[in-house]
Amino acid sequence: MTSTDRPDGQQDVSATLRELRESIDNLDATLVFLLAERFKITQRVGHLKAEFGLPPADPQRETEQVRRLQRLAEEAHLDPVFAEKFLNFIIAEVVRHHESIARSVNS
Ligand SMILES: C=C(O[C@@H]1C=C(C(=O)O)C=C[C@H]1O)C(=O)O
Repeated sequence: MTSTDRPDGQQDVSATLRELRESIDNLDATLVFLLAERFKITQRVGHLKAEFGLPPADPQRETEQVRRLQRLAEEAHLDPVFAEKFLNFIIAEVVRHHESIARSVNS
């Protein structure tokens, strides 16, 4: 019997909580890296748009992205309403960056 086992054979709750939180920490780190990579790419899109006079936001592309993410969320058993809110939150930040890039390129 290890120190994290109880006599009834069940793992101690604090050890289980610690293991689960380690996994959460790893996943949160992955999310941060993935978001950073996504923003690097969207910054390039922002510069391209500003250079060629394209608008910062593309509502049609956004609608397509939201629909796609909702389909993926359903497959993954993730709440599609949450997935939509999450993507819209990120897109709003991206559009804000694109507006800022457009201002700096055109000033
Ligand atoms: C990245 C783009 O710019 C904006 C941001 C989007 C996004 O973050 O997915 C999608 C559409 C645009 O409103 C793009 O046009 O592709």
